This record gives sequence, C-alpha cells and structure tokens, in this order.
Amino acid sequence: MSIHREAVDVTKLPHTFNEPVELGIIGGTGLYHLESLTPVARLTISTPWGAPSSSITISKTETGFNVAFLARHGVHHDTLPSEVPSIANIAALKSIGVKAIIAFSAVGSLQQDIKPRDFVIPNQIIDRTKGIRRSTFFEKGFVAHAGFGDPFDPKLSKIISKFGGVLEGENVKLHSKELDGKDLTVICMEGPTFSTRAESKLYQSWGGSVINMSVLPEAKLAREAEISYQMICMSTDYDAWREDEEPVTVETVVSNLKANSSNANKIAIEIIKSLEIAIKNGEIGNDLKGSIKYSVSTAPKGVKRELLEKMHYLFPGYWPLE
Ligand SMILES: CSC[C@H]1O[C@H](OP(=O)(O)O)[C@H](O)[C@@H]1O
Ligand SMILES: Nc1ncnc2[nH]cnc12
Repeated sequence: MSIHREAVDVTKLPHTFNEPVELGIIGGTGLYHLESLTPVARLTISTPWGAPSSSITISKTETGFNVAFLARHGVHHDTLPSEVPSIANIAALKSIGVKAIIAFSAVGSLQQDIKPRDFVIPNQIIDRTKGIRRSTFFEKGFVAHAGFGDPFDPKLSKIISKFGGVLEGENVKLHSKELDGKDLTVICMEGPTFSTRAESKLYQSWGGSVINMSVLPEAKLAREAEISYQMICMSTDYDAWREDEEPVTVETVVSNLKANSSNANKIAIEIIKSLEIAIKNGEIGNDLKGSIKYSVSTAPKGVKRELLEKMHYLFPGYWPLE
C-alpha cells in the first residue's frame, strides 16, 4: 500500500464496484479521507433509510483488499452531530459487504492521564444523547432487541492495541483496556454545544474517560447490522472539568486535529494490513452473524411485506418475503 495518496480526481472515479468490500472506515472531525488509500471507485448509495452522509470511496490495497471510507459529517463537514444519518451510513456499508468498521472520532478527555493527542480505544459507552436520533433499524410492526453489553468488538480492540508505537509526538500514548488494565468509557452527549463544567465533572464521577457526540447511534446500528465495530478516539482537549483551564472551544479542538489526523493515517495503514489477514481468515467479522435472526420478538408471519423488504436489504434470506 502506498503511504501517500496519489493525485486522484475523485469526481472521475467509476460509480460502480462489483466486488465485496469487507472493511469500512468512518472518518470524523478532521479526517475526511485517508492519505494511505488510493480510491478506485466512488459510490453514491441510496438505502431504504435514506442517503449516507457522503459518497463512499472504495480503495484497493496492493494485495487486493477492498476498503470503504465514509466521512461522518460529509466531506465538507456540513452535518451536525445530531443530524448525522447513521442509519443510512451503516445500511450503506452493510449493503456493499462490510463486516468490520473502524470509526475515528475527535473527543474531549475526562481524565488527566489521557492527554490531548493521545488515542483511546474505548470498551464502554454511556448514552447522554436526548432521544432525538434514530437508533434502531426496527420499528412498529417488527420488534427486535440486540445485545449491547459490550458495545465494541474486543477482538478489534486487541488488534488495534498493538499499533500504539506508530503514533508520533512527545509522550503520545494509545490507551486501551488491554494496555491500561481498566475500562475506558466514552460518554456520548447530544451537542452541538459543549458541556458545562458541572456536567464534565459529573461524567468524570461516572467513570467517563472521554466524551464525544458521535459514537451513538453509530455503534448500536452497527451491532444491529451484525457488523463488528470499534471506535478509535483521538483526544483534542480536556473538556471543561479543569478549573485552572478555559473550557473546550473548537479552536482548541482544531489545534490538535492536524497531529491527530497524521497519526490516524499512520495507525490506519497498520490496522488495514492486519485486518486484511484477520477478515480473510475469518477471525474478524463473523461473531455477530445470525445474532439478529434470533433477537426478533415479532412473529415473522405478522410482519408487513414492506417492512420485510427493508430488512431484506440488511439481511437477505433471514426472513422469507412470502
Ligand atoms: C468539532 S468538536 C465536536 C465534534 O467533534 C467530534 O466529531 P467526530 O466524532 O465526528 O470526530 C464530536 O463527536 C463532535 O461531533
Ligand atoms: N470536549 C468535547 N466534548 C464533546 N465532543 C468533543 N469532541 C472533541 N472534544 C469534545
């Protein structure tokens, strides 16, 4: 895989791609494409749940592994965190064959030892969104309940944890449950306004490690779609809990984004190489297979055809259309 992106005019890329694409990367604030990937196609996908945040670029590694990239807030970052169409993003990735997603996110740190520019692989989530984001593929007439006790794939976390050494910068560290020996919890707030100092301290008292506005409903929808999912959090600030410091502003976030996105590109190269092998040999991407088939409460006979057709988009063959 070449390290630097070749000059590709993405507008001239083919709009179709007929091979399965098993790995998806979602880029967040400050990460609108991956330098290490040379795109070979750009797909505009329409799903039964609407259009994704952006077109999906497909790249092929030198060894022929296909990787999809999607910009969470759009390539011009014009989508608010509460309005990210996560349901369409996950459905679109599922429709092209994605079995595992690595999602990048800019986060605030709630702990002294997680410094701005450190990377964090969380293993838990606390939901502080306000119920205004659609967080399930299911709806009236077709009820199912996915398990979410461990919201991320520990196998993905283990693989990513091996690559902390590629991160550049003075004392920049990668934190994960494997490396730090403790839970790492991401708080997901609604936004777009940042937290008050009181909220920031409350989240600390709950054991929060980092805070963002994006992990939900993305992680829940990936779980329902039976896709292995791990977020890589890139710390940009100390949120608002430090009395001796000004609370977070976008200026602080942006000042750390450049270093973070350079490190995101470095770690992504290693992760893609590793996941190419792990996905090809079946070690990653199959653990959730079939889980939704057995999580449905509604008798399939009572489900309207229109709903079954939508589900068929995600899970062809799970429930017969007749
Ligand atoms: C610009 S700071 C707040 C913004 O940054 C994070 O975005 P992402 O997770 O997509 O990197 C955070 O979740 C907020 O949406
Ligand atoms: N302090 C913070 N709160 C929420 N989202 C963030 N993204 C980056 N920093 C953040």
